[in-house]
Amino acid sequence: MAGQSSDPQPAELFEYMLLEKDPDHYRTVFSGPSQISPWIDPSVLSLKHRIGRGPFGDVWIATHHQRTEDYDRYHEVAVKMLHPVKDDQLQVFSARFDEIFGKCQGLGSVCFLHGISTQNGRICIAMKFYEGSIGDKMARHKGGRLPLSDVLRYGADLARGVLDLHSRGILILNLKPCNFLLDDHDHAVLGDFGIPSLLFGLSLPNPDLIQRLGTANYMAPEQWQPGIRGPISYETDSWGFACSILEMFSGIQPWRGKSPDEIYQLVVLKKEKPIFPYNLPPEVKNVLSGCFEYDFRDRPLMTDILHAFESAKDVDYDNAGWNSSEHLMAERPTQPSCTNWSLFKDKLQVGDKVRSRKLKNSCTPETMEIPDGTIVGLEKDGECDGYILVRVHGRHDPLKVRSSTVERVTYGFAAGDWVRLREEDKKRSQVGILHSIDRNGTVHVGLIGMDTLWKGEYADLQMAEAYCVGQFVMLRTNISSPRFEWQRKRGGGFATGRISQILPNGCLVVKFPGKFNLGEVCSCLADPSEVEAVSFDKCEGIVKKYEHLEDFHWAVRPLFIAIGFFTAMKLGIFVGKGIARPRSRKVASVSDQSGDHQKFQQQEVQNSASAAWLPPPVANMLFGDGSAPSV
Ligand SMILES: Nc1ncnc2c1ncn2[C@@H]1O[C@H](COP(=O)(O)OP(=O)(O)OP(=O)(O)O)[C@@H](O)[C@H]1O
Repeated sequence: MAGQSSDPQPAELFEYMLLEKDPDHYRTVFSGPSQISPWIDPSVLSLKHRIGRGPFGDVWIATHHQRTEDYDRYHEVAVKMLHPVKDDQLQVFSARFDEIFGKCQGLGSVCFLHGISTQNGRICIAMKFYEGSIGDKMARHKGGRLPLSDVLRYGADLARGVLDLHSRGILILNLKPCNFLLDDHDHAVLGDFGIPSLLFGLSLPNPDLIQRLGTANYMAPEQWQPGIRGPISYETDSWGFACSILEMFSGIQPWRGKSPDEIYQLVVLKKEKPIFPYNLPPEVKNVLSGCFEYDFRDRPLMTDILHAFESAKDVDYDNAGWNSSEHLMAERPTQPSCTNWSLFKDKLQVGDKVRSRKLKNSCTPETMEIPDGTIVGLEKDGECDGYILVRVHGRHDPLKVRSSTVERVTYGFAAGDWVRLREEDKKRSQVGILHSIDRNGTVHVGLIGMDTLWKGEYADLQMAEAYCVGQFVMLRTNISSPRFEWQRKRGGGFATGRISQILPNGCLVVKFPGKFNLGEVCSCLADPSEVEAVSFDKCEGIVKKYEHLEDFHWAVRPLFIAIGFFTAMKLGIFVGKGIARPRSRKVASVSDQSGDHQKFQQQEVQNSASAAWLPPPVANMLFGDGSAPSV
């Protein structure tokens, strides 16, 4: 359709109320400071017809009229028309778009961006028009599945595209087959360049639009509430990528037929993973199963994914019987994944200070073989878990250990340490988890209240108290209104809970084994800077110790009540017998002399003696008002 002329699209074609805005207003906003201005005059863009509608807006086919001294031509373009954004948010949006536009220039595996414009008050992103997407191609195939060779080839193309964007600091967050476009050479190209993060946090005038940082079916656990269960990071895209590859291979969309709320329950709260076809090539299966680790630090990076696809794509699996999608079986990836990717992310160098690796989120005390050492040799360069030589103080010969068994310590910090920021900021927690420290001292920290990793210098940090799974915690006494709602005891005071999970930003998932709600153990989230550890030894006094015991399990209280009642009953019987014995013996001696009538009287006396320790109503119930039981 290139080369066609067309009149501006009449407003009646839109199915919704249009905001009438002066295009000059947008022009001023968008022709910002970037060198190549992305701004396209609305008069040269003419919408033809809509080809799709997604959670972030609609896609239209349009024509772009370009006129210079040398030529005058029309291009067919695809236009992503976003949901309306409030006027006061346009500056923020424009700054974000400018940055992305600049960074996307010249990337072969990312959809070509023409620029930005407006039509009828809505922001329009003009892109190169591609003939179709992988989603469209899947729809044409039997069962919606693509041949394995195609999946591997497209997978490698896409991983390259994602890596290109990641290397420029852009997270895509919306990887899915409909957003993978196909060029004239049947190469896959990324059709989204991070639109969710362009819009995230901006208030939209339409209150019905729920703002998510992606498309529910493809969203990683941390993507749902990045400030609380985050942060989002490059490995967030590994999850979406793996979902898309599984869908291409199996023809089944992850969590098909489930509502976003149901998906949230499954992925975020129940930690479920999408169905996983197991007849994938081993290296691809290995890397993809790692992509579904709950904690994004344990997922592979896009370089690892690209490596796996590159090495698998040239094998002729279609003829080797791998492509048996007719007999496709499914499984959920087993835990833990084949490889713990977090162990290999930091590439060690000679001269690095290292120590034995600490177990993540564990309270078990460890014996450190290497409390403090220096790498003096790397046995095999490039190997995933090669041997290294570590010089340890006090030992003559260097130790030869696997690189995965140690962690780098720079300026006294190692990835995984609990750290406290020296500067206070109400919006974020002051305590979090160190994700990385560069050799120059730049640090990245996961903190509650931050959607992405906090970046700073090691001098901004100090070591903080570490928390671990299984530890008991309670709110610090000086915290009256905690960041997250905390469970209360019967008396109204704050209860003590047990850490059941630690999220990558240090957010604690705390369970209250002593408290139940609708048959489920009560739980809440906690800011690590607001809690302190509680232990049996630290509880002062018998009452506090008992209260702490109650926190272990809901059954402790009924058990104690039952034991108390039983002990009291035994004691009562014992005391009762002690009191009754001399009297009954006396009566018995009389009975021996006076026959049956006196035997009855003796029985009555014994009953009264036994019942003396019972409260009057219970005694009456058992024995009546002074008379013998009827049976
Ligand atoms: N540049 C393009 N060229 C050709 N077709 C495109 C282009 N961009 C998107 N499309 C197609 O338009 C359709 C709708 O795209 P859209 O991006 O609105 O939907 P979505 O991917 O489901 O949602 P979203 O991206 O908002 O999450 C898809 O089938 C997609 O393949």
